[in-house]
Amino acid sequence: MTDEQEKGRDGSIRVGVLGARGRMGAEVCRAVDGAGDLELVAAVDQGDELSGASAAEVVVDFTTPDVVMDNLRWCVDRGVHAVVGTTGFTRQRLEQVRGWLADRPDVGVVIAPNFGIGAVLMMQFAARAARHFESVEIIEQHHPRKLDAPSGTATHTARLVAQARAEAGLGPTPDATKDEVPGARGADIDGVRVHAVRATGLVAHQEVLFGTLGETLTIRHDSYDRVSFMPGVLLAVRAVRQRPGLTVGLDALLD
Ligand SMILES: NC(=O)c1ccc[n+]([C@@H]2O[C@H](COP(=O)([O-])OP(=O)(O)OC[C@H]3O[C@@H](n4cnc5c(N)ncnc54)[C@H](O)[C@@H]3O)[C@@H](O)[C@H]2O)c1
Ligand SMILES: O=C(O)C1=N[C@H](C(=O)O)CCC1
Repeated sequence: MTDEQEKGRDGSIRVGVLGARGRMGAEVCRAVDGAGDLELVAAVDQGDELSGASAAEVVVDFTTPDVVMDNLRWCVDRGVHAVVGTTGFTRQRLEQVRGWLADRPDVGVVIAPNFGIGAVLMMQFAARAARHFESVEIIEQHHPRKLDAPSGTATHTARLVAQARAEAGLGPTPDATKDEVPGARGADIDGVRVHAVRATGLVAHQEVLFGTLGETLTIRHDSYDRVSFMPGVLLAVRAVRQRPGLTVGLDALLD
């Protein structure tokens, strides 16, 4: 590593991007390039050696659920902070990451199911509304090249809503369905029904539909362009070095 790589140009944060040729990775490379306090030192994609990101202080991962855990392990072992947008983080995976970080208390990892500021607020509003409504269902809509269903955002929202319902002592949502074509009632995430729509023209959209006697409340968020995720990604890149351990979601960073 040269002296300039070691320090970063003008004291800027050295950033590496994994999944750099993907839809999100390419957008992150542009956003990092355009930020005066950040320097893009590595753009790694499938087939490239991960060691290409060795010069980075912070790695941003937008790859796929099947490779993200190996990438993250590589970062933590080398003391590289990580900002992760890739989906597929089950509770078990999050526990595994916490375990790795216990051995590297100097390293920070931020994993966010959605970096859109509006999406973060949509999830907060949904969690707040949850205890007031006996019914709730989530409808997420995405572009058809998305590999996972339901989305990470919908799964995270369902968990937050389920937790708020449990804390309020609410039971199961009312549903008299007896005959069902498999899948017609969506996926069951912690007792919350989640419906996944895929259509050309969409980017990333979600509605949380609440119902109680004589009224419904719909909380909706739309990302029309992947630039919508960039302020959140850059916020996490700038914060992660000062946040050792695992941070899930952007909420703590926004506050
Ligand atoms: N958290 C958020 O705000 C947010 C927003 C959008 C997308 N996502 C998630 O980010 C992920 C990527 O989404 P996308 O639309 O950019 O997908 P994409 O398919 O366009 O990009 C993924 C990229 O990762 C690359 N890749 C695969 N294996 C790799 C490896 N071992 N090392 C390095 N690169 C590798 C692929 O070649 C591809 O270029 C998905 O899980 C998606 O759900 C999250
Ligand atoms: O385009 C995607 O893929 C997205 N994935 C995330 C999810 O699964 O929630 C965030 C929104 C866009």
